[in-house]
Amino acid sequence: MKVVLIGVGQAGGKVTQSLAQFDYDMGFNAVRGALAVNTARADLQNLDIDTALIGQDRVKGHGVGGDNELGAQIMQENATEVLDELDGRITTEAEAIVVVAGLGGGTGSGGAPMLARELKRIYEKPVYVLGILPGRDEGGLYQANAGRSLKTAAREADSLLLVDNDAWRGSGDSVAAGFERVNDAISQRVGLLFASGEAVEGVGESVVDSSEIINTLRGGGIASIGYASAEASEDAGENVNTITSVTRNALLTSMSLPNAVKADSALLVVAGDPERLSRKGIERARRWVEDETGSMEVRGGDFPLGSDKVASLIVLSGVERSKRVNEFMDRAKEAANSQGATTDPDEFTNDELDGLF
Ligand SMILES: Nc1nc2c(ncn2[C@@H]2O[C@H](COP(=O)(O)OP(=O)(O)OP(=O)(O)O)[C@@H](O)[C@H]2O)c(=O)[nH]1
Repeated sequence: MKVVLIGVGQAGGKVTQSLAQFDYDMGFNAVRGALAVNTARADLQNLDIDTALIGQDRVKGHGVGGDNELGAQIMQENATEVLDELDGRITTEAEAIVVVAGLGGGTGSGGAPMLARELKRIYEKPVYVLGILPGRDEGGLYQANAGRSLKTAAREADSLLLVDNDAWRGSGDSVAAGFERVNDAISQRVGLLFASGEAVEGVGESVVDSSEIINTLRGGGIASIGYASAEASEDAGENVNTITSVTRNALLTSMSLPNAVKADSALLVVAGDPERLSRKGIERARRWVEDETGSMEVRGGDFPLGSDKVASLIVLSGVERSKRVNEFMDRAKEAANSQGATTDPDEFTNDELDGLF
């Protein structure tokens, strides 16, 4: 699937760069454009991709310091400038636009949903938000910001692909090493997803194309992604169980939103050397995903990759009613209340979240 990426804020810019780099290093060529937008000049200076500094009249290039309402206002005031910047980049060949942001800060948290709304007004293509949830040990401001941003992003975007910052962090990681590990994991998973929609040949007829990604996400709401791999035998027939077990690992231990397994729809992509991929294994794994997710709409396919390993990539769509999301919204509400924020008491209720979809 050919995509154009727009990173908003610091995390958004870093993850966008990391995704563009992964796509380039792997020779996938699914990323057709990448732009980082920020209110902080210093955060843009460290990036190799194209950049746009906004809101200089308001914050003089210093960022919004976690004020996500200001982040949203600045994006609104500068929407025309950002859209002009994107004009030559979002060509007819692009099949989707992906806005990337950390939901806990200010610029990305407020700006990304606003930008998604503007993009949807103009382009007849799916607009997705790839949003990063703050880890549990991050402060109350981050949790409260992310709670609000999550709801707005889920409403404005065609789908909100959520990554929990705790999902893949190692227990002994420093903050910087933790971010790097999470950014690498996002790039690998999401990068492979975009690339899988680009494949031209696979095992039999089952190759994934971009319409299957788009259709899986069509129901809207919140989505998550997971991935696992294992060494495979040269004999495809011996890999039936391996494919099922990597699929189990992907769904049960490696999703970007842990412990949210029930879904409205799902996509399973099994990647590997076509000689090592077993049709029977892929179909059996697909049926297992159907049982686990409780979804009757599980698409499956393969993606040829020059590797001795087989890998399963899983996308779940419609996970917003999961316990995991409910727990996060409770945390966000508590954080907003303890800050004495003038929030509507119902702002973070699950009912309201439910009502969005
Ligand atoms: N995964 C990941 N998360 C990050 C990274 N950098 C920051 N975050 C998370 O993103 C949130 C903060 O968002 P930032 O992107 O730093 O903030 P911003 O959008 O630039 O907004 P301001 O700094 O307030 O102007 C926090 O929850 C961080 O944990 C990163 O490189 N990777």
